Order: sequence, then structure tokens, then C-alpha cells
Amino acid sequence: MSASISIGQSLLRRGVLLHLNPTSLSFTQQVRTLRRRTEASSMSYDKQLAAAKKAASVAARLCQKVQKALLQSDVQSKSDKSPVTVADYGSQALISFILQKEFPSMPFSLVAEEDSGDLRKEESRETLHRIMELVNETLASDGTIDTSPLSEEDVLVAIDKGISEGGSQGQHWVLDPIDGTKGFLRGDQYAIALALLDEGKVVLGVLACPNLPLASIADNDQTISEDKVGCLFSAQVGAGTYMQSLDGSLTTKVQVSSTENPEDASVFESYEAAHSSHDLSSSIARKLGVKAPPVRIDSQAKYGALSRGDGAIYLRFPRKGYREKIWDHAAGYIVVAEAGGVAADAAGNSLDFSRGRYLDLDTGIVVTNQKLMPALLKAVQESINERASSL
Ligand SMILES: Nc1ncnc2c1ncn2[C@@H]1O[C@H](COP(=O)(O)O)[C@@H](OP(=O)(O)O)[C@H]1O
Ligand SMILES: [Mg+2]
Ligand SMILES: [Mg+2]
Ligand SMILES: [Mg+2]
Repeated sequence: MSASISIGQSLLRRGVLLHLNPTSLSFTQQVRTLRRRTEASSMSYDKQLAAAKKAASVAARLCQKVQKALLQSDVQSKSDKSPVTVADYGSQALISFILQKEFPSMPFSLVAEEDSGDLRKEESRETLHRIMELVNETLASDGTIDTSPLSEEDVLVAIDKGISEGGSQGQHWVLDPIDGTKGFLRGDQYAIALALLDEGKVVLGVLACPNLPLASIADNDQTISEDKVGCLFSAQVGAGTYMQSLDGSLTTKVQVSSTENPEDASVFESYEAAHSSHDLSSSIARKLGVKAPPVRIDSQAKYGALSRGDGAIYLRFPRKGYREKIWDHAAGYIVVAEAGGVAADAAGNSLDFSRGRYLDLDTGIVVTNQKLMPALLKAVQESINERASSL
């Protein structure tokens, strides 16, 4: 008798199957789904986490090199007019390539931000060539990845692996090759954000933040000192969140701030007011009695900084109609959750990464520790209602 039937029978005996909708799935489908979930909840993702850390660290080196030498010609505009650089493409190609190489016999599904559409155009020939060179230089200088040089077509193919729709079944990598492209272009914060979904749940996440100081940024001092920057955050479900320097030294376990007093809770938000309403967050901070001025930085480095207690609250309120993408939050979400924090939408619902490339949300995203969340959600609702009645 097959394993699925025996697991199915034991689940049936425990009455678990009764919780599923009997009309939408066949018995075999229900058994298969439950078996995957049972396996997922008891699995260790050590190998995937090690591969994710390696891939993100290698990509971070490529990004650092480009940020140092940033030229106007290295920036393109996507059809949605958002900026994208050779580093965004190069990082995506590298990570896609490395993950596939690490797990050659497993099905590979990647939900990633970039695609090769614009790169395949005639006017992008030089850019594509430059990306291929950067990818090959980075692989060669790493020295641990056994491969012959990639061709331009290999690079395009690796980038285009990112078209997966994700979803609630099976495993999917989720990648933002550079989160905070605007920060990257300004020479400020950005992150390489990689997560793994298993049966719709985020089970691991890695954030490489090449410009984030190893010391706290709580005091809002964003001057970047050359020798003390570059953090790698990593988290696995049930196993906590760790931070190490990007050059590989010293790993420490991190925890979110435990403050219960909103007066001590400084607020992180986007540097770009177009990405998140600064007015709304300042109204919320006022209601809570937050004393410190907001800390405005780009990218999921906000989640990283929050996971080690540099601040206690992250607020994000995009304009009406904006749809958040899963790669902008998946890695950051588990980095904060495993450090003891919670992320929710403005109505207090937990974030659902199982619905494809987008997150469906009520209004915005709020992140804090367990104790502060109720007061924060109350202030959020009051501020949103006030804004609505003043329009
Ligand atoms: N109008 C908008 N509202 C909210 N987020 C937006 C936005 N336009 C772009 N973004 C997203 O905001 C991300 C950066 O977030 P932050 O402001 O925290 O740095 C961008 O990621 P990329 O830089 O990867 O494109 C992009 O996906
Ligand atoms: Mg982008
Ligand atoms: Mg992003
Ligand atoms: Mg990006």
C-alpha cells in the first residue's frame, strides 16, 4: 500500500480530512496536500538555507561592485518606468543559476521580480554583454562554484526562470534581486532578498544588506562607515533569526525589541514617500506617543534592522490601488517573525504568500512585536479613518 494512503488513513482516523471542503478536492488530492503539509511542517531546510545564504552573498558582491562603479548607462527603465540596473539582472541571473546548480535533481520554481523582455531588445545588446561579464567575473572570483563561463543566452534563460506564479502547492523560491533599487542608485540601502515557500508558507528567508551597518541604526545616523557595514540576516521556520557580517564572520542570534512602551518605539518607513505615506505614519506615531523621528531607509533592510531591535515598528502605506509583490516582503517577513515579531496588514490579518505573485492586503503593512501590535493596529485604524473623513 502506498505511503499516501496510509498517511491518508491515519489523518482520516484523526478526523483531519473533515476540515477540508469535500466538494473542491478529490480524496487523493486531499491526501496529497495533507501529506505535503505534514512533511513541510516537520522538515528541516538546512540545505536550502545554506544555498540561499551562499547565493545571496555571491550576488551581493556583484551588486557592491556595480554600486561602486555606477554609471548612467548601467540603468535602464522597465516598461512600468521603474529603474532597473545591470546589478538587478546580474543578481537575479546569479541566484537563479546557483540555486539550480545546488539542487540539480529537484524541480526548480522561482518567483522573481525581473524578466529578460527588455534585455532581449536590440538596444540592450551592450547591457546584456556587460551583465554576462559581471556574472562570469563574480562566479570566477568566488571560486567555489564549479562552472564554465555562462553565455548571454544562459544569462537570459537564468533570469527568465523567475516567471513562476508561486502558489499554495510545492516549493517556490521567491527573489528580489535588488530590493530598494532607488536606494541602490542613490548609494544608500538596498537588499538582496531570497525566501522559500513550501505549501504556501514562507519557510526560510535571507536578506543580504551590503550597506547596513553591523551596529544599530536606531540613532538615525545613516552615514556609512566603510569597515563596519554589510549584514546577512537568515531565518528558518522554528529555528530563529541570525545575523552575520557579509564577509562571513561571527554569527549572532537576534531578537526584535521587547519594548511595551510606544514612547520608546522608533518607526521605520520607506525613504521614498511615493512608496509609503509619510503623513499617515506620522499621524500613527503621534497617536502612539512615539518620541523619536522616523528612520527612513530603503528596502527590506528595514525588516533586518527591526529583527535586531534597532526600532520597534515598520509602517508601509502605499497609494490606493498599489498591489504589493511577494518578493518585496517574503524574506523580511520570516526574518522578523523568527526574531519574535509579527507582520500584518492594516486590518490585522496575517500576510498570505500563497496566492501567487501578489499579496492581497487591506491598505498597508505593519510590523512590530507581539505586545505592541494591538495598540498599533488601533492607532492605524484611527488614523486611516481620520484620513478618509478629511478627504
Ligand atoms: N508606488 C509604490 N508603492 C509601494 N511600493 C512601491 C511602489 N512602487 C514601487 N514599490 C516597491 O517598493 C519597493 C522598495 O521599497 P522601499 O520603499 O521599502 O525601499 C520596490 O522594490 P524594488 O526596488 O525591488 O523595485 C518596489 O517593488
Ligand atoms: Mg523594481
Ligand atoms: Mg523590491
Ligand atoms: Mg527589486
